[in-house]
Amino acid sequence: MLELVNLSKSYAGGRVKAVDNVSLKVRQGEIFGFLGPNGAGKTTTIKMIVGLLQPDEGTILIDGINLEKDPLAAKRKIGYVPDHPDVYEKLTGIEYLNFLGDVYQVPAEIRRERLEHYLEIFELKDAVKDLIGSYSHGMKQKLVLTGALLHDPPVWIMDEPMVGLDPRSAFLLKDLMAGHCAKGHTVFFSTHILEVAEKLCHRLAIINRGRIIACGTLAEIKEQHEKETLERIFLELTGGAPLP
Ligand SMILES: Nc1ncnc2c1ncn2[C@@H]1O[C@H](COP(=O)(O)OP(=O)(O)OP(=O)(O)O)[C@@H](O)[C@H]1O
Repeated sequence: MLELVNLSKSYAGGRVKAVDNVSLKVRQGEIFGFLGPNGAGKTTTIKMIVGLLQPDEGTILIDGINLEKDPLAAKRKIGYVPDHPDVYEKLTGIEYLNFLGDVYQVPAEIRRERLEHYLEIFELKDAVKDLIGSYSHGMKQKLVLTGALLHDPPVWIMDEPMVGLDPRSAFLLKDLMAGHCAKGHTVFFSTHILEVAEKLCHRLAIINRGRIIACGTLAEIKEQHEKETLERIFLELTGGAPLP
């Protein structure tokens, strides 16, 4: 479970209000899509959820734990995939994964089993012995995904996870997301790919200029806005130049 209560964050001494009084509840067993145009406040929200940015106001609950009051306990519950897979280039893949396994205290036998599974499906079994600096963008992304899942986090947070993945890897990721929520875990991810959000998510929110402007199941959002497609709703709600 993930809950955001009246979350706000400004930059530039208060001149840029990136996130403006956002409240959301993502339930257990739910895949939640976080949509919004460039600069809407998605990454800022996600960085606050994972504890990389301090909110100006508001509360974040991770599986019922207040992130501000007990940051370590809350962060133990999170698996995080950032928008860019900037990982330690001077480590080998397996060194990086074992480092994460140590940080999250994943027992040896469970770690071995999970690593074998993810490295097999992501076709990283051989590459994991090489320096991360030699990896392609997609390989780094798959390594980060493996690392984020190593402790089987109850709350899996991803910022634009599909970027740079080939169709096979994107398919695998969608399958992993479905499997994760089927275990009763929570998946929260931002995306610009509306088709993915439409097909995969139980519920969605659209953020624009820091504010949530739509939230609910796809059917609820379509009904509220009396439009046939999420694309039309998204484009209409988020404005911009007139469309053909
Ligand atoms: N470090 C920063 N300093 C000042 N302003 C920032 C900073 N980071 C983000 N912003 C501003 O905050 C707003 C929200 O940015 P954010 O990166 O959260 O949006 P986003 O929805 O993730 O965008 P994108 O889809 O382009 O990644 C934007 O106006 C952005 O310019």
